[in-house]
Amino acid sequence: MEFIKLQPTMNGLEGVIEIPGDKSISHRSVMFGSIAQGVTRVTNFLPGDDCLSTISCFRKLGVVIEENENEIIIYGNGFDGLKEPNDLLDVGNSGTTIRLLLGILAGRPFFSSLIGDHSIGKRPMTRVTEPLKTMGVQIDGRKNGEYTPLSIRGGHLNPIHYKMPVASAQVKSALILAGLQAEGETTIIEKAESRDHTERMIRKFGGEIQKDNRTITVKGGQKLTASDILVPGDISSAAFFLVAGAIVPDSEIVLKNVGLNPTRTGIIEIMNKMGANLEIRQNAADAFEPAGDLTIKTSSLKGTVIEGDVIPRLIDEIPIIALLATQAEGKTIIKDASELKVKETNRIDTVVQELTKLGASIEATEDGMIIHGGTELKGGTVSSHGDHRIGMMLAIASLLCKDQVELENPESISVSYPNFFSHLNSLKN
Ligand SMILES: O=C(O)C1=C[C@@H](OP(=O)(O)O)[C@@H](O)[C@H](O)C1
Ligand SMILES: C=C(OP(=O)(O)O)C(=O)O
Repeated sequence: MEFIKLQPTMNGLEGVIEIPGDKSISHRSVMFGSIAQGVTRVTNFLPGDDCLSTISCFRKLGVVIEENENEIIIYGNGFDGLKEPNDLLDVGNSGTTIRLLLGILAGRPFFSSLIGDHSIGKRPMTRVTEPLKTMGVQIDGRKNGEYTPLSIRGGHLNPIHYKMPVASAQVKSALILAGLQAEGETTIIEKAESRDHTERMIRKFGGEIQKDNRTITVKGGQKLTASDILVPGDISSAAFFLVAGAIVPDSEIVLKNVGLNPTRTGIIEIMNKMGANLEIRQNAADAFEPAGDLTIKTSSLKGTVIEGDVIPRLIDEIPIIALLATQAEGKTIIKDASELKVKETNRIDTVVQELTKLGASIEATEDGMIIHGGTELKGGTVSSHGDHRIGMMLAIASLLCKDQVELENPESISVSYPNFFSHLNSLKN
């Protein structure tokens, strides 16, 4: 097993980081480029393992995709340009790839088989496959279609009117992508507002989608046209350095070009509520996806309660927010976050288990966790459990630990942030 030895930092963190491309938008740029007509050029694409899995699946579906140093070029031929794959579609570790891909394949009149890694094999799929079956698709898989391997034979789709039982951008997006191919108008009612990158991208590719509060309506039979995409930096990646800058004494970090889509900025709201010394300079607000520069300085933080509608807007940031809370004064309570149990790992269990090893005072609850702040962290051996966000959270924790931290399975970090350690090291004085 691979591991890495991490030393505590002796000094504050200082420097400027250009945050790598947003993972959610990178996936969608390949998918939309593939189902649109024409040539789509994507700049600042995230070359993380998950997005590379998306490229590999669309190549197997017959799409020509060029990867250059600064640009991905996709030669789309519309939905009808997708061809039956000769081989298994392997989504690797990526929940976004498999769930959105199912929505696209639902309307394609051919057979596909989808597989992924060990973690994907434990993530629930009926949240997508059940509503797709209602639209008329044949899908099957292990345990009655709940888990991979999955098989799908798409074809004619009826529209649906669907009230979502979970707040999930992946489920919403899969149904929108199927709805684009259905005969008639599909309506989806969200449980809570989740990231809206799919909706923005439909408009960017010349399509139409209506949103009224939490009700989304999309007409079937739409044709999309290629569009160039500039991917902003990923706020979920920036989150690790926002927290590092706030908790390591004598720090000042500038994070450039961070995506500031309001459906993703829950972490900024919560850090502000906790008293973070954070400054935001937003770029042109009318952009397809808003972005800006963030400056974070060492902060004096207070515990808080994180619950309700903000949860989907910071769901992937909860592991690093848990670390932040260990350094705040007082108690932080995270509720309404049971979705954490079905991510790359059960993130309630892995966060609590690994931070406890480092000396944090943290308890798991049914739908979140309770963190008692103001704890000193010690060193020790911890594991990412193969979950990129747990690995990066533990690497940031090591900066404050009294002794060395040995991190097992750090390689999983390349799923969303391949140059994480070089960025981290560049901040050390
Ligand atoms: O649509 C997306 O790009 C994502 C949606 C979220 O998942 P859910 O839809 O399961 O909440 C998030 O956790 C994931 O990292 C990316
Ligand atoms: C949950 C995540 O991604 P996915 O669902 O795409 O695997 C994540 O990146 O934290």
